[in-house]
Amino acid sequence: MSLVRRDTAGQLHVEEASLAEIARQFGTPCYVYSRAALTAAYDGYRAALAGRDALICYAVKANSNLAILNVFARLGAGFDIVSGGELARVIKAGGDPAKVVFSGVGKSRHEMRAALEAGILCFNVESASELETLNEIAGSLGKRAPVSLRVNPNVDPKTHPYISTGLKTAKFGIPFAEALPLYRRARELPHLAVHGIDCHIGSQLLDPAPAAEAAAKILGLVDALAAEGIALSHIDVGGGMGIRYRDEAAPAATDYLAPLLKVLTGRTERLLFEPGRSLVGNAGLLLTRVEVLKHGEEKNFAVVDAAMNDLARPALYDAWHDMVKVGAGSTANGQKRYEIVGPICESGDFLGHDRDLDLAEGDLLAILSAGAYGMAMSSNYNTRPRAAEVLVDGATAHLVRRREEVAQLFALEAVLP
Ligand SMILES: Cc1ncc(COP(=O)(O)O)c(C=O)c1O
Ligand SMILES: N[C@@H](CCCC[NH3+])C(=O)O
Repeated sequence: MSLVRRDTAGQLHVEEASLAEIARQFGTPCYVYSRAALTAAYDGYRAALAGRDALICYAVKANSNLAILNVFARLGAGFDIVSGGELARVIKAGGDPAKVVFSGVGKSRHEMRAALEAGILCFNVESASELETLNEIAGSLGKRAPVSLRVNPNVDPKTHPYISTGLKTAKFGIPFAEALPLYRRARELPHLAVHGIDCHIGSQLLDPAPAAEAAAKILGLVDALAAEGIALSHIDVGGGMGIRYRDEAAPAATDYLAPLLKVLTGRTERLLFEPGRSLVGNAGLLLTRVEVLKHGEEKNFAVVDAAMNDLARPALYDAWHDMVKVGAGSTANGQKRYEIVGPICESGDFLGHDRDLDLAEGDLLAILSAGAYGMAMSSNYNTRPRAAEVLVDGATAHLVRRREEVAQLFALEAVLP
């Protein structure tokens, strides 16, 4: 299902809301999300997991806007967090702390305390050192911390190296060979309760085989633990399912999860999932306006009002995002091949290379598949206020984050006396 649709007058819409009208009302650049698309993505997982004891813990890092978290909370989702800040967001958005798992290689003592006090479902512990610290902090609070070990299965996820996490060269998780002794240690520690096991091998995975392979390795450990009397109640297989940005054969949740669920056939443990991108990526776009068209000696440039500070993925991973004109009809310029760039003073500030578009200054462009790791990775580089965010629900466009104002960007700063 495509996020955008053209009406009979040729104008682009998200659900029943016109993107031109959203730009007029809220300005650009502006992230636009669809509640129906968020719900459909979540329902895809629900359908794939029907009949199983499973909890879908949305990975907050993909898009942490309160309104998005609230949509998932209302659908009954749990959450995968990686910081105290994300925990605060989940609680503020009406999420249930008892459905929160806490991942991350460098949890601070302060964050551990906050999560224990909130009563989260489980800590995904990523090192021996973290295990000891968590035991100590739980003891100081008179609590027992629920733990899983995040095990690194050393499986190649076949994705971009920057977003591969399950190889033995990665900083994530506990080396496979060290997991068993560390579980024995966890059992001895008085302020820990061993609940589960966790692995997450990477992001934007299109082939389901590596996730199934990782799950199979993890199950071997679960059985070895059971033989020693350490019975786990849940298995967390992480997130990572990829989406279509350009022409990738992105699987539906049922197809992606089928090999994994086959490996898990007959298991009685509860299953946890941590999807991020696949729940929000294709439920959002970045709306931007063409400011300037200029023609260099070799290339045509369309300078738009969004930049790498708004959407870092092209600059960071050379990622491709489709771009569609919001308005209808052709211009006097005709179709040309453009570099779509932002106003930032970096040659790496591009949003797309070699795009064949018929553009005029003032035109609106929709940059697609921008719901995940878009606004969440935005910055204020070049003292650029961050974009507004709008969540469409039917015909209504709700402003769910106001555009930042310049004065807010230096409000925390001070000059020397
Ligand atoms: C521990 C953990 N869980 C879940 C996710 C979500 O991944 P994705 O957005 O690829 O589903 C990530 C990010 O890769 C992660 O690091
Ligand atoms: N930021 C990455 C995904 C990172 C996943 C984090 N665990 C992206 O935009 O593709």
